[in-house]
Amino acid sequence: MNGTGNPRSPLLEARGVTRVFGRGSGAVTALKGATLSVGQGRLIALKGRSGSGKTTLLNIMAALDSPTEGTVIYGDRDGSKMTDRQKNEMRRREIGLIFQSFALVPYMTAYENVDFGLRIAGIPAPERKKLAEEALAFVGLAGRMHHMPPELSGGEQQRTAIARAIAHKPALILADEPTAELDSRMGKQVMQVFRDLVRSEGIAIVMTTHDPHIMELVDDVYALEDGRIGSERSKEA
Ligand SMILES: Nc1ncnc2c1ncn2[C@@H]1O[C@H](COP(=O)(O)OP(=O)(O)OP(=O)(O)O)[C@@H](O)[C@H]1O
Repeated sequence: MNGTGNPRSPLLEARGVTRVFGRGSGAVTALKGATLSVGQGRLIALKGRSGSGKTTLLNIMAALDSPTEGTVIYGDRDGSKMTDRQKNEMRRREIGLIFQSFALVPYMTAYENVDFGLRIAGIPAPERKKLAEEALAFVGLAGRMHHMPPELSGGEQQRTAIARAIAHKPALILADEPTAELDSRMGKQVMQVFRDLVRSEGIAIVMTTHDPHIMELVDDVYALEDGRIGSERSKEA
């Protein structure tokens, strides 16, 4: 997603994204012309009540789902013109995904979980050890990396999932309610890691959240209301 190489051009732009699930009288319009621009090194929160379309938009930005109308532009590539194979490749190499439920493999250590993510991203074995150790050190888990997820706290598990999402050095992280399962102290630890990532690595992060305290800690807040992006607050770039 290095796009045109111009740091001022957005990393990703959702343009007029509409998503309708189902047909006829049972059809549900989850998004109605949602437009959003994601710049390099921005930490963005998407808020909105349950059912407002946050997860649908995140899935479409991750190219896991396609818009019914509109498109997503990745750097200089138009998502609507990419094949499934190109989209899969882009997701594996350029995007890191983080889920509310951490989604770690329970019988692999933190290190093995991160290594597994690198294998999926197609990183050759000789490079994986250094990248996995760097990512785990970045999230503050250098001393805990050989523990299994059930031996780690919720915050440590989510930081392992973040290490897995960043180890291949993606340009963009998409996180669906990454702090929802955590108490406020652990949620703050995760947000501190996110802040460090945007500041020192220039990664862009889009996260969904319901938590007003989290909204204070991000650069931009967008509100989804009935499938449209209704309001926003931005700090100076
Ligand atoms: N695969 C699907 N098939 C049918 N309807 C769907 C599907 N996925 C989502 N929807 C509907 O689209 C709307 C938006 O759902 P979405 O999950 O994006 O909301 P959300 O804002 O993420 O909600 P929450 O905060 O509860 O996670 C909802 O009405 C939902 O029921």
